[in-house]
Amino acid sequence: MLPKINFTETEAYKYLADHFVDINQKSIKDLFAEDANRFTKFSVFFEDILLDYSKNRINDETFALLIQLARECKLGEAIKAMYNGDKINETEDRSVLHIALRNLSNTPISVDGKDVMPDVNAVLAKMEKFSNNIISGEWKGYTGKPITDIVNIGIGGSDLGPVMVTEALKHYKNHLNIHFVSNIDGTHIAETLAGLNAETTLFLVASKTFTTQETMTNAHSARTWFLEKGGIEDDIAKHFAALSTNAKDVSAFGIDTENMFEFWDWVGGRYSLWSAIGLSISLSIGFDNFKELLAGAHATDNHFKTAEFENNLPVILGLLGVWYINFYNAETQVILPYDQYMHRFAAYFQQGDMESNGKHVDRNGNDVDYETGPIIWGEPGTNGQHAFYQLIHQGTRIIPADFIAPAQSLNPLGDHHPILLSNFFAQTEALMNGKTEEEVSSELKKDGKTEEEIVKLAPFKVFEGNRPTNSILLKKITPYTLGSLVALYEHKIFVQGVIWNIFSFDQWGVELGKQLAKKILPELEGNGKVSSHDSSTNGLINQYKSWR
Ligand SMILES: O=P(O)(O)OC[C@H]1O[C@H](O)[C@H](O)[C@@H](O)[C@@H]1O
Repeated sequence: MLPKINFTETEAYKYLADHFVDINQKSIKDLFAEDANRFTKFSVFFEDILLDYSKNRINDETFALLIQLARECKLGEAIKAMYNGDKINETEDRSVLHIALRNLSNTPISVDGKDVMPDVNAVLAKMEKFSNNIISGEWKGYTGKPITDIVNIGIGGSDLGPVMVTEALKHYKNHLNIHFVSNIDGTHIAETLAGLNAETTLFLVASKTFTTQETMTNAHSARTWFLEKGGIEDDIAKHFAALSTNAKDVSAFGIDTENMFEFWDWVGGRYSLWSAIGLSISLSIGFDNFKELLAGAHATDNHFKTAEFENNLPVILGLLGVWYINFYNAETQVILPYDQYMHRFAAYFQQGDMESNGKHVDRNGNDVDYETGPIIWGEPGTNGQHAFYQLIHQGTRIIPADFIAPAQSLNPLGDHHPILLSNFFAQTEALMNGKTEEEVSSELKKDGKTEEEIVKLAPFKVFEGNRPTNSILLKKITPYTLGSLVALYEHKIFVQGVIWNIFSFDQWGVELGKQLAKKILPELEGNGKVSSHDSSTNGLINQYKSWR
C-alpha cells in the first residue's frame, strides 16, 4: 500500500515555505551569477538524454529540501510498492504494472502470487509473429491480397499513445499505411475509410474494456463498411483484430479470439502503449523497433528504481513541478518539443498527466487544501514561438516550460537543424535573462528613437525574465530514446501523485459525463420537447432537435 502523508505537514514543506520567501528575492540570472558551477550541478545525464534543470528558481538549499520532501513523503517506499505489484490503485483494487510490459530483463513480477511475465512474453511473441506476417505480406486479405492499410480504432489511452509514437517514429516506418480513428463524430471514420480498399485493410479494435461507446460505435461502422464492400462474415477474421482485456465481448463482437491480443487490468489505459495496444506501433515500425521502444522504457524503469533521488530524472522533474505548482501557484506546465515528429507528445501527456493527477481528494478520502495536477499543454517549437510564447515571456502567469530537442536530426537538410536548435537555446536564455529597461533604451537609442519615444515605448519592450525552463537534449530520436523519454514523463507523474497523496491510477472523473450522455441519447429520439433537465440543457437539446 502507498504511504498516506500530507506533504504540507512535513518538515521539508515548512522549510521550503520559509526558503521560498528568501529565494524569491533572487532571479535565476542572479543565481547563475552567484554560482559558476550551476550547469554542472543542476544537470544530469541518463544514457543519451541530458536534463539541464539549472534554469530554474532553485539553489542548493531548494534542491536539498525538495529531496527531503520526497523522502518524508516516502517516495522510495511508493516506488517499491509499484514495482512489487502491490495494489496501489486502491480505488480499483489493482496493481499498476506498466513496468512489467517492458521488463525485458524478465525478472518475475507477481500479482496475487502469480508471475505476470510469462503472459506478457506470450503476448509479445504473438504480436511479433502477427506483425511479421502482416508486414511481409504473408497474411492475406479475403481476396488473397496482402494488407496495405491498418486502421486502429480506439480512444484515449487506446489511441493517443500509438498515435504519438507512430508519429514520433515515422522516420522508422515501413510501407504499411497506419490510420487512427478515435472520435465518435462520423466524419472521422468516414474520411478515413473514404480512401481505403476493404480487401487490403486491417482493423485493430483497441479497447481495454471493449465497452467504450466511441470505439464500439466506430468498430461496428467499420464492420458494416467491410461487409458492404464485399467481405462476408467469414472474412472478418482476416480483417479484424482486437486489443483488449475483455475476451467475452471481443468474441461477442465477432472477432476470433485467435486475433485477440490480450492485456490485463493492471495496465492503465493511459499507460498502455507498451501492451497489445501498441500493435499498431509494431506494425508501423516493425516488432524489433517496438522492442527497442520497450528496451528504452525499461532502462528508465531501472534508473527510476535504483538511482539516488539527487540524480533521478523523473524524481527531479516531479519535484520541480511541485515547487512551481505549490509554492509559485503555477497553473500549467508547457511541453515544447523542438522536433516535428514529436508533434503529439504534449497531447499524449495531456491525458497521461491530467487524467492521472487531476484529483482533489487525497488518499484518505479528504479534500486537499493544495493544488494538484497542472494543466498540460504545448505544441512543437518553433511554431509555438510564433503563436503563444508572447504570454510565456510577458504574460502575468508563471509557466514552467520543458524544452525537448534531439541533437541529431533525422532529416539533416541544409541549415534547418542548427536554426531550429538556435531557437531552442535562445528561448530558454531569453526566458531566463529577459531584457532590462536599460538594454531596451540603449537599443532604441541605437535605432535612432528620440528620448520621448524611448520613454513611451520602453515599458512594453522590457522582458522581466526569470521564467523557469527545463531543457531535455537527446542525442537522437530513436525507438529506444523515445521509450526512455516517455517512461521518464510517466514516472514524473507518479512522483507528483505520491507527493500530493492522491491516487494517480484511477479516473473516476471521466464517468459522470458518460453516464449523462447515455441518459440523454434516448431523449434525442423523436421531436418531442425535453424538459427533464435544467433550462440550459433543455434549451440546447430542444434547439438541436429543431435544427437537425
Ligand atoms: O481502452 P478503453 O477501455 O476503450 O478506454 C479508452 C479511454 O476511455 C476512458 O474513458 C478513460 O478515460 C481512458 O483512460 C481510456 O483510455
